[in-house]
Amino acid sequence: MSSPAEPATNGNSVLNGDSSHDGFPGLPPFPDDVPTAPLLRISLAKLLAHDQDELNAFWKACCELGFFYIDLRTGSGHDDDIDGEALLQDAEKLFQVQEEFFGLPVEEKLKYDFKEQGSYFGYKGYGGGLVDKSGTPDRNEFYNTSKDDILGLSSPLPAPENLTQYRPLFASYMRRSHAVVALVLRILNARLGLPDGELENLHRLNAPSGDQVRFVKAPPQPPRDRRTALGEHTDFGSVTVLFNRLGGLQVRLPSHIRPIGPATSEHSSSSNGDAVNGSVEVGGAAAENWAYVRPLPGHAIVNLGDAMVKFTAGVLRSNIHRVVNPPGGQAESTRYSLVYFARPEDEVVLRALRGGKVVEEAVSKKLGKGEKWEEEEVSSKEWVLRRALGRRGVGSWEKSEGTEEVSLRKGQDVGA
Ligand SMILES: O=C(O)CCC(=O)C(=O)O
Ligand SMILES: [Fe+2]
Repeated sequence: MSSPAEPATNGNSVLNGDSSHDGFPGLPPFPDDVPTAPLLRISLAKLLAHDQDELNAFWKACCELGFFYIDLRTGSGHDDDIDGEALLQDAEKLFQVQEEFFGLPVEEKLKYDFKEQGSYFGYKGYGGGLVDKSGTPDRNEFYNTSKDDILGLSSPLPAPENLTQYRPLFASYMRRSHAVVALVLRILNARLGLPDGELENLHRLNAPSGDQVRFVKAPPQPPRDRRTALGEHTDFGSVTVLFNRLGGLQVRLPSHIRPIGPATSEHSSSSNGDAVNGSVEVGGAAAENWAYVRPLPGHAIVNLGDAMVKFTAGVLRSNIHRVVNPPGGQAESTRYSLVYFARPEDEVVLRALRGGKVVEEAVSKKLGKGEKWEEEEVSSKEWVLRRALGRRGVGSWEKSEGTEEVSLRKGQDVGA
């Protein structure tokens, strides 16, 4: 049976003696005195073996928090693309590739910013995104690589030589990440009682979609001026597979889930600096229930995005998260992360999938007597474009909002 990485009842003890608690070689350790999110650790190998307890834990994680760890150290499947170890190795190499890429001069990197052409692929410079509706600039740079470009489904975008030489590595990493996503979708499909293959068929690897790999770099911030590096958001697509090595990722826990470790408010003023509590956070970290996600070697962090909320009329959760300066002794280090965003195929309309009992029940629970279920007819392509470019100052902030209200369970009982 899976266990929370750090269950509230016994602190970090589950991980004591587990090598994944030791941190990443060459990087300062994640501190033990900050509030962390009780993400479940799900074993890829056990999911592949149809372990019932594991499947139950997985389902619970997807409904309650929409975030979990997946232990990739032992899982490989009959399908050759599901290979946890190989995915970890590809990820390791791409961490080196991204350091090389971000090492290029800014003027060179800016040649690959395609925002003006209406594309979110390519480069976004430091401060080129917004963290809130008042227009506060972000404190990270990122680079998005399109799956369709790498797999030859669309014409290649211009890219620097120190990335184009790694196209085969990108392709391998994309296939392997996508295979993990497909497994997630298959299990969810069965739990939702949807017709066989429905979710997977909306996410075919070889169909055009907004799937992408993202590199993110956030340099250490000055001790007296630490702010949000990447603004709070829910992911736009279906399933995200994330690798990071330094802390800084925080999830906003639903109010009935308590963080593990010391009180959030104490921590956030000492470790993140007042600025995080000042201009960016109204009400403070404690009131908003922010908790760090402790990076674990050998694991990826998996989270669900808005499309899964829409497909399931809110049964599955796309949780709000953000990135702040790394905590404690990690604060002076440069933070990198590597992300695979899986999104529904471009033409898929994001609406409740009504062919299964679970979603049908959720729909009828939401409707008053005689009311009809109505939702915006928006395609995946439009949705992702609007969400992604809105956070870069194109179009209105409000229009670029996703399912945050659902994520906060506004107007519902907690735990719903
Ligand atoms: O860097 C991280 O840990 C998370 C990045 C993220 O949430 C995103 O790029 O959507
Ligand atoms: Fe995200």
